[in-house]
Amino acid sequence: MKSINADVLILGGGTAGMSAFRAARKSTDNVYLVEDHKFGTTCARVGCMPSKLLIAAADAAHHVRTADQFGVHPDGALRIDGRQVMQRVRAERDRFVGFVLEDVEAFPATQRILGRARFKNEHVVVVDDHTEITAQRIVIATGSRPFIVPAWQSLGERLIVNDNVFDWETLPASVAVFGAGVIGLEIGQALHRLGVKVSVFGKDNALGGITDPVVLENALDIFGKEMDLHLDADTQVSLLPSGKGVKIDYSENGTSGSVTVDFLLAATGRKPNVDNLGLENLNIDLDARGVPKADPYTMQTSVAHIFIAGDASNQLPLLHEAADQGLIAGKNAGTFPTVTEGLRRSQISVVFSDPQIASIGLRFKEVTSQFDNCGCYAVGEVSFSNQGRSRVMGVNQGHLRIYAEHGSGRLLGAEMVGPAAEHLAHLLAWAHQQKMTVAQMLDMPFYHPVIEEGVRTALRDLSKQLRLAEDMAGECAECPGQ
Ligand SMILES: Cc1cc2nc3c(=O)[nH]c(=O)nc-3n(C[C@H](O)[C@H](O)[C@H](O)COP(=O)(O)OP(=O)(O)OC[C@H]3O[C@@H](n4cnc5c(N)ncnc54)[C@H](O)[C@@H]3O)c2cc1C
Ligand SMILES: NC(=O)c1ccc[n+]([C@@H]2O[C@H](COP(=O)([O-])OP(=O)(O)OC[C@H]3O[C@@H](n4cnc5c(N)ncnc54)[C@H](O)[C@@H]3O)[C@@H](O)[C@H]2O)c1
Repeated sequence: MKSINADVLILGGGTAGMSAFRAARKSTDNVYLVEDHKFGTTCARVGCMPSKLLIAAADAAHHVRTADQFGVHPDGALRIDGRQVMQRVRAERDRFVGFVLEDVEAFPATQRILGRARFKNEHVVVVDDHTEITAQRIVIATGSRPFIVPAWQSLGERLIVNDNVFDWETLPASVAVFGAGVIGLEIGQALHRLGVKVSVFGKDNALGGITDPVVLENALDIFGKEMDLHLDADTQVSLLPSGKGVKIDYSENGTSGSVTVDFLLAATGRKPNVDNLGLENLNIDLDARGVPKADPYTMQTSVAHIFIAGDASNQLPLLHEAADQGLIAGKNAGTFPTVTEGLRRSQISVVFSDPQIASIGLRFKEVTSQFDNCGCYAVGEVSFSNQGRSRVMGVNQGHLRIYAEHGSGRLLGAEMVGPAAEHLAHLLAWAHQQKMTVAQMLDMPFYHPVIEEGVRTALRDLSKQLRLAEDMAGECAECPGQ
């Protein structure tokens, strides 16, 4: 077995690991990066990028289907070529992966090691059975993987996860999506719009991670009209006797039914990759999911020289968070024993469904748990059903709710389902990070006619609820000339 002595060792060569590697190398050249599977990152290979490519194809189909409302009638029947759809998804995905691999190849070859890492003790990590690395400081950046209900394993190759979807040569005829969270909704709706027969099975009427009951009700109505949703059903899953499909028997609200599909897509949450790391060989504090607890500002665990970043940390499993956490963890591993706090930005999350779902700052659930006792928050809202620009474009569905603190008028957070939510969320997240008040936000320019005027309507409503301003000017809040 080869032996290496490292100042800093990074476990996992995804987004967080690469970010940590670069940051640690600012303090020392003696940094090693261990990657188990293959370089290229979850985001580029099987996550953010291929899912958005599939959604882009679905959007194209949707625009053709909904052109009638403008008096535009594409001639002939809509034809979706599944092979061509998947060929573009894979080709563009490979392009994105290629850019990541170019970055990895710029790292010194001798400092990149392929193999599965496992802790032997708090300073020693063994990679497969070929290398033993003794490291002064270690960053865990091993990502996450789909959680699978154990009973579904009997479905064999009929059970799929996101990774499988993006390797398809063509589109299947039918899919049952289990989990109506972010992945289930994004991939489920995209497949549905691409002509795949999709049924979505969820739990507790949850949808897209929404916690605000008003926004949720709106979203349930919108997506329920478009898709076959069973969000609180008891289900029984079995492999067809032919082995060529899956049968789902379900009952909900006193009714029962069954669907037969080609594949069951498990989108029931993700599990941090820390269970096979040999953590039992360390004296490290773990949370209820068995993940090392870490300070969110330093990413330091209870073992002072071990840091954690990205999905493995079980904090905020999002791409930009993985990059930020990797930077903080890598920098601190490099400068240890000097450990400093890094920048944590205002929270933002976007689900790329149509309409999109987004949240910034505190979610409604967090606002109520932190502020309910004092009753010191207010909510302002707007429906997009009559919002000027949204109606112009025929995308006038959805609802935005913004939360702010009584007295200070400070923006606390927002949740929404609606048109251009990815852009509205950025606007609000920037204001949140600047700790702006509702009055300061209302002082900002709003062009006409834009979807952002919906934000202004909600802010005016919020201002009224905060009793900081005159009543809104009737229904004319978005009239030209305002
Ligand atoms: C379908 C899907 C869509 C998504 N879309 C978005 C989106 O639109 N926007 C967004 O912000 N986020 C999105 N995400 C989430 C985002 O992809 C993740 O938050 C991010 O990729 C996590 O990066 P990471 O570095 O923590 O993990 P990864 O990139 O997964 O890196 C972890 C690496 O560690 C390696 N590893 C694991 N165990 C070991 C071990 N024992 N030894 C050595 N190496 C090991 C793995 O092989 C892997 O390469 C999506 C995720 C999925 C699945
Ligand atoms: N646009 C984005 O930013 C984006 C896209 C995809 C993924 N992601 C990241 O990946 C993470 C994981 O996504 P996810 O969708 O797997 O998890 P999730 O936590 O968003 O959703 C899982 C859903 O599965 C449901 N569920 C759990 N067990 C079930 C069962 N037995 N049957 C039916 N439903 C069940 C839950 O109620 C929940 O709604 C997200 O939290 C997000 O951070 C982000």
